[in-house]
Amino acid sequence: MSFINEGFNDTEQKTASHSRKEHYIEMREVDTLQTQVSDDGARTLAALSSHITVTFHNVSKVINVPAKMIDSSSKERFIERKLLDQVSGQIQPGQIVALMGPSGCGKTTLLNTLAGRALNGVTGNIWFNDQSYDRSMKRKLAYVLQQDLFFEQLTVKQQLTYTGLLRLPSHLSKNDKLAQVEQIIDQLRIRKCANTPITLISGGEKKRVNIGTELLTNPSVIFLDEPTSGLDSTSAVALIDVLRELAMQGKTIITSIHQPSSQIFQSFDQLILLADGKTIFMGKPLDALPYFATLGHQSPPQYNPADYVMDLVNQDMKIREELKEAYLQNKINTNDKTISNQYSTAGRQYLLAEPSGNVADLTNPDNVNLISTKQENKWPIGFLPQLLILFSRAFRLSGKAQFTRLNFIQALGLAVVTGLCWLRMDLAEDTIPDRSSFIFFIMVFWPLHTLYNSLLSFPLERAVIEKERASGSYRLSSYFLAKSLAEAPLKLILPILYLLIAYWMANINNNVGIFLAVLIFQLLSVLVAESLGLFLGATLKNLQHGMTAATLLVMSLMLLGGFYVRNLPHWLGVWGKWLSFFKYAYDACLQLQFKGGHDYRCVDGTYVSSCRNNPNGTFVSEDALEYFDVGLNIGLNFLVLFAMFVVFRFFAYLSLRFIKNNSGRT
Ligand SMILES: Nc1ncnc2c1ncn2[C@@H]1O[C@H](COP(=O)(O)OP(=O)(O)OP(=O)(O)O)[C@@H](O)[C@H]1O
Repeated sequence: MSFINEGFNDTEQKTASHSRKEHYIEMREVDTLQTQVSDDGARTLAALSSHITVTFHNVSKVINVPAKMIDSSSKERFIERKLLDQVSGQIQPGQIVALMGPSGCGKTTLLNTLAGRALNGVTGNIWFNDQSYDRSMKRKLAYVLQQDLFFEQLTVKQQLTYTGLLRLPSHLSKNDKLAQVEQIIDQLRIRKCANTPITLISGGEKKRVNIGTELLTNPSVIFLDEPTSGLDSTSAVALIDVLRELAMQGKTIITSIHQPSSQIFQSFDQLILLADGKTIFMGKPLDALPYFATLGHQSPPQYNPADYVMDLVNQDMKIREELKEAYLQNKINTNDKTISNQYSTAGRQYLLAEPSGNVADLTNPDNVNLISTKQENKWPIGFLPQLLILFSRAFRLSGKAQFTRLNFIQALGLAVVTGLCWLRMDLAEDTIPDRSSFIFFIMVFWPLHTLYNSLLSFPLERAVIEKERASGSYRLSSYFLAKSLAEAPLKLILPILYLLIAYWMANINNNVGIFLAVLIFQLLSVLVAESLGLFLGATLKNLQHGMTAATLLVMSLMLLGGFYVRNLPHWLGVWGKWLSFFKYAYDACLQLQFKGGHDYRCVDGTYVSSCRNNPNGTFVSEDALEYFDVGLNIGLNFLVLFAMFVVFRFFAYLSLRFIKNNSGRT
């Protein structure tokens, strides 16, 4: 099933790129998403979005760090750490503001705070135009994370299309959403690599895809965390050009940046320099050097101003303290007419005024009421559409991962080897142990294989899922259900192929109904093992821990199942065997194998008592079961396995929901 129209034709592409000449057909009161229509009828989202001024005043953030993490001998439980200290500023629509400062000075923390993320311990005020942050604004604010987190097997276009289908609201048609994707591809100049898997594109292109993913919803404010890190200077300049175009559309852009070239540095409209969570400069980038010169720090000629500024703030603690103090003395408060002058204030002329409250220009006609007056849906689209789109994506990704040539070689190769080892067993008493070990092998190999594979599933995907969910894309339940539905059938195809070959080569039971029943048990135990793997993977964030726990668990379950030790200590065996999911599938298949009242040839009575005095006689296949300690009947074994599948799956969901992946960062 595919929700992506891969063959978006030329006409449609041209329509997307010509959209700017077109006229509005719709204007929504509270939604920044407006559509426009071209002469030939295709619609795209309007390039214009509402204009938002971001004002922040005296923003501080304090966290409690476990004391032992800082000082192992500490008697305290927590130590308070101030990550931001009274930071103020204002960013107008159309501006690109750069946040700079040494590593750990609080750039990401400030971006997170302004974007309404991780607000615990935050004090001060943040306004979007004249309103405080509210969840309903989420879709008007875009946050481009430092890491480019995607499913990298998808092509650029697939990535943007899935995001567009999930995040654009349901009042837009599928064609509108696809047209918006085309528009973003052109706008970010990634047409050249649109059909290339993300894993193969360059760092600069990846960054633009990352930005494009966030731009699909036509946000008004864009936060970017170090978008140029890892890019060469040409790619960095190209990226800033893209940001400039977005700013020219009236978007408000704030970006942290490490060491910009002098060209990029000068292109920013405003620079906010932080040191240890405090502002030490806020003004035009070109005014930074004259400002620091008034404090006695003269830049050498021909020096990249950004490098000089960074060298300065990276110097010893004393200089940073001096710069912080100087800013406090110099800063101009727009409402504060009484200016203190205990410190040299010669640099004041180079600073921009800090806002003293909400001073956004509300006469700007583009400023919209951001908080919806009507009850806006929490999710852009409903549960079922989310499920279908996420199913399509999971199916595509899982198919690529499962159906590799190597996996086929492994399954088919192993099936033939298994078949050869147990080739055409006679219907005879002395084949009873081999028949039981065949069942044991097939009920252990595939579940183990699946368990270890599914252990990796969430750790690999989790960061992407958390990023997508942080921007309100979809419910966790739709993701989980879609993944379960899409992956399970794919995970079952190779075991089916395997059993088709091995079962008939080994001559287990020539009744097709019995074959199908054995197959069902094999598949069910694969699903149980998958659920267990997902549960461990979702619960234990560290992969190494997950592997260790899985090995400990499966080996214990195999031992407790009584496969290796027939006489387990009573206190252990009496409850232990009920925990082993291998045991249920094994017991059921053993019973199935000997079903049908086939005549078996006696040998010496080692396994079947009725053969003891009758070595040349026969016995009915069901009599072979007396040699085994078979617990429950076939139906009950099925029910217990099914219950295990449901319970482990449910626990996996709970772990995913309640155990967070982040390492406690702000
Ligand atoms: N949960 C946390 N527990 C302890 N310290 C934290 C936590 N979150 C952030 N910090 C600390 O807060 C400070 C600011 O972190 P932040 O990530 O904002 O810095 P940054 O300026 O973005 O750094 P970089 O440029 O290296 O990305 C750092 O010293 C960091 O170690």
